[in-house]
Formats: sequence, C-alpha cells, structure tokens
Amino acid sequence: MTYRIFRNLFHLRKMFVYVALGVTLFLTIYFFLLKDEHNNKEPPGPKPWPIIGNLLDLAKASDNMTLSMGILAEKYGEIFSLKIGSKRTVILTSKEAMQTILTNEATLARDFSGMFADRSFNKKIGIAFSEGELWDKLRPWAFKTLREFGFGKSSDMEHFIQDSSQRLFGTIDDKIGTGKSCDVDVELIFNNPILSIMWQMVVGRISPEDEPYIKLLAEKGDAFVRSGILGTGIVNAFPFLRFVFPKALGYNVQMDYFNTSNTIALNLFKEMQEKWSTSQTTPTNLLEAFVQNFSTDPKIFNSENFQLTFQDLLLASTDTSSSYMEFVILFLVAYPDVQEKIYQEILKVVPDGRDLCFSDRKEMPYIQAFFLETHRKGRVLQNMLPRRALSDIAYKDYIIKKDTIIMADTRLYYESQENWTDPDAFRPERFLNEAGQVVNAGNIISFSFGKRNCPGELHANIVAFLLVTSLLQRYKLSVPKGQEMPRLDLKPGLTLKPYPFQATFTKR
Ligand code: HEM
Repeated sequence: MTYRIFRNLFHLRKMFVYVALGVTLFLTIYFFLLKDEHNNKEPPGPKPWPIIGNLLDLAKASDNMTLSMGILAEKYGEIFSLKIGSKRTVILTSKEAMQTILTNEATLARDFSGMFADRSFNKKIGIAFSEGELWDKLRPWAFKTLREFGFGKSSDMEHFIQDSSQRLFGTIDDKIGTGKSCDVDVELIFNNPILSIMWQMVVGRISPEDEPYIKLLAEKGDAFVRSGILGTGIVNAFPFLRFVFPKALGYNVQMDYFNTSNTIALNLFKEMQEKWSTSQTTPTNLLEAFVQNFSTDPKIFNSENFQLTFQDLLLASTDTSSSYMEFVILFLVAYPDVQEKIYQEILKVVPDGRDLCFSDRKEMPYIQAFFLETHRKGRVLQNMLPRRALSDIAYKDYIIKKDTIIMADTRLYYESQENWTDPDAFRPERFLNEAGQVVNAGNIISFSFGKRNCPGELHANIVAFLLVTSLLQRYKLSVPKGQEMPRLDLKPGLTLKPYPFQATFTKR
C-alpha cells in the first residue's frame, strides 16, 4: 500500500516536471522564435503574454489605474497596441489621433461583452452600446424627442434645474439652521438633483412615489461606477470570471444596479402602456412618445429597448455631470481667487441678484473659461467609452485591424507641457485672449468626436452653468477651518471624481 502511494506520487511528480517543461518550451518558442504577432503595420506596444495579454504591463506601469495607459503611451507614442486578455486593443492619446480615428465611420461600433452584454439581456439595444440600424434610428429619435421636452433648451431646462437646485439649497439651509455656515460632505450631493432633471424629461413628472426610485438609482448608479475599473477590465478580458468571483470583481454591485434600473423602467413602461390604452393624448415626455410608437415600430419601441434607453440616459447624464460638479466645487474651494472672479462676474451681469439664465453666459467669459479649465483638470471620462473597428483603418503609417477595440485616454494630452505650457497650474485665463474673450475652447475634447460623440454636451453645460451660478449667488465656499486643502488628484473608477472632501458653505 505504502509502495503504491510512493509510486503514484513519483508519477505525479514526473508529470508535473513534464508539464512545467512543456510550458517553458512553449513560452520560449512564443517569445523568441514565433513571428511577432504585431505585424509591422499595427501600432507598436509591449509584447503580450499568452492568455493574459498585457494585463501585467498595465498593472506594472502604475498601481493607479488612471495613470497606467498614459505611462505606457510615454514609451510607445500617441497610438499603441495592447492585448487585454485576448482582445486586441489600440489606445489613442493625442488629440490628432482621437479626432482622426473617432470621426472615421468605421469606428462607430462598441465593445460588447461581459457585464455590458448582461445588462442588456445579451442584446445590442439602447443607445450607448447598440450599433448598426438600431443605433442609427434610436439615438437621433431619442434626442430629437427629448429636445421637444426641453433637453438642451435652456429656457425649458431652467425650470427643471431651478426646481432641483432649490431642493439642494433647502437641504444645505436646513443644515445651516439659524447660523451662517455649515460644513458639507460634497461627495454625492449633486447625484440626486441631477438625476431628477433627466428623470423629469424622460418620465414627465416627479411624484412623491417616484422619489424613492430616484434615490435608489442615484445611490446604486454611484456604487456601479465605483465598483472597480480593474474588475471591469478583467471581466471584459475573461468574461467567465464574473461568475467565479462575482463579489471581488464588483459584478454583483453592477448587476444590482442594472436589475434595479431595468425593473423601474419596465414598470414605468407597463404603467404608460395601460394609460395609453385608455386615453390617447399628445406625448409630453420620452416615455409616452416611446410607448405611443410601439404599435408602428415594435422592433425599436419595445419595452427592452426602453429599459436600456432609460438606463443609458440616466446613468450617462447623472454620474458624469455630478462628478464634474464635484470637481467644480473642489476647484472653487482650492482657488478662492478664481471663485471671487466668478462671483464678481455674476454681480456685474445681474447686480439685482435675479436668477441667471443660460443666455447670460455669453456676457460671462471668465466662468466659461473656468468650466473649460475644470474639464481639463477634472477628467471625468478620461478613458472614453470603448469603440470597435468595423473594418481595417489606416492612421499615419499604421493599420488598426478590423474588430480591434479602440480606447482613448485624454490624460497625456491634457497634461502635456507642449500643449499647455504650464499644465499643472489651474488657470482659466489660458482660455481668454487679451480682450477677455474665450479662445481655444476646441482644445477641450472631453465630449469626444464624430457621430458617436457625447450627445449630452449642451445639457451638461446648461446644468453646470445654472447650478454653479445660483450656488455662488447664495453661498461662499471655502476649506473648513482646521482642515487641510483637499486632494486635487483624481479618484479612480469607471468615471473619475475627486476624493471625498468637505466644503464650508457660508451664506452671502
Ligand atoms: C461632464 C459631462 C459629460 C462628459 C464629460 C461626457 C462624455 C462622454 C464621452 C467621452 C462619451 C463617449 C463618446 C464616444 O464614444 O466617442 C459619452 C457618451 C455618451 N454620453 Fe456623455 N458626457 C457627459 C454628460 C452627458 C450627459 C449630460 C448626457 C445626457 C443624456 C450624456 C449622454 C451620453 C450618451 C447617451 C452617450 C453614448 C452615446 C452613443 O453611444 O451614441 N452624457 N459621453
């Protein structure tokens, strides 16, 4: 018996040695003898390992995932290749590369796998991850319809935004009580008000029954975005891992948000279908228009497509704009002289203290320059949403092969000394000429390029302008007494935001 055990152990050890020798031989051949997988026309990049691709190179470049791609770009240039798992990926880091490649119609598709497939019942539906005929029809229809209900129209949006900001100021005033000031945790204060603005345009109302859903979506949406960029990268590279380590990779949190959003949207859709079957009125919101079009084109205007359109609109507008607003407060607090200049500009344009309208913005170049500088330093979507090449694409001497994932990372561009002379400084004046007019706004590329760029730019600008001006009319912002200056670097996540900080809101 003992002899048999020893003999088996011996065989096992021999087998292990053979396997180890085999693997070593394979890796040696792979690295030294096999022809380089990058044909010389593909953009350069570190040599990928079998199975894991360049995940180790990314991890080695920096333990801060927001920096990794930029660090590799310093070595390989404005366009370089990586393999994320087995996925061939190209990273763009210069404005020229992004502008040229992302406006090419062959890059209108998206990467679609792992959690991005699970969130949409494994179908390419909705706006942000659909493609082809459905995307061609749904995106223009959704934004044309939203515009009818106020989206991107300052006069209509003013009403929604004032409503949301009043509620936010109410909470701050309650906290101040009979005093003059209070310290506020800035993290997440804008999520709920900003989500409410888009909710009103999509659903057409905020009833007391809607409030808990808005709160739930704001909270779970934030948890989704914070659920770990590393986890999402790994899950996209090795989709099966999401079922093996769902908790560690953030997959549970992500699915929790998707399921919550899809259930809320489905209930709204059914409720509207019932209403429509009894009284047929002219639509006053996106949901109503969606349901009314169901009978004419059920392939597009069905409940699943509504669920994903609802999710795309609420998530894309809320997290980006709220994180951007957190950066706005951070920079106002960190640079009191900048805050004072904006306040003086507000006083000059509306000395009587009336609410500002978006049309006042054209008289206010300094605040416009401040918003541009905030986009440069507070890079909410530093890594834009991944695209996918529909055919081979030529750029300079390189070829991006069909089906390559295309990612853009704006950090190096925004931090380049060559482009900005003093990139580390927060200096809105860089966007003003000697006559005090706004210049070089086109150098801010945060909303991307081409037909698949961000459709929410104007909406985001209106929201930021009206929220910030009304806030500064009421409060002066500062670092709380006895606290250190908050961190100015960016907190990693699917989108970037400031690290948690407090600001003192003092009534003017
Ligand atoms: C600070 C605010 C925002 C920033 C920096 C931002 C940035 C971006 C970027 C970089 C993309 C990817 C574009 C591409 O693939 O080339 C995108 C997509 C998108 N954004 Fe925004 N965004 C912001 C606010 C908004 C708002 C307010 C909305 C309102 C609805 C919105 C809706 C969308 C949608 C639906 C997409 C997907 C478009 C498509 O795939 O066709 N975004 N955004």
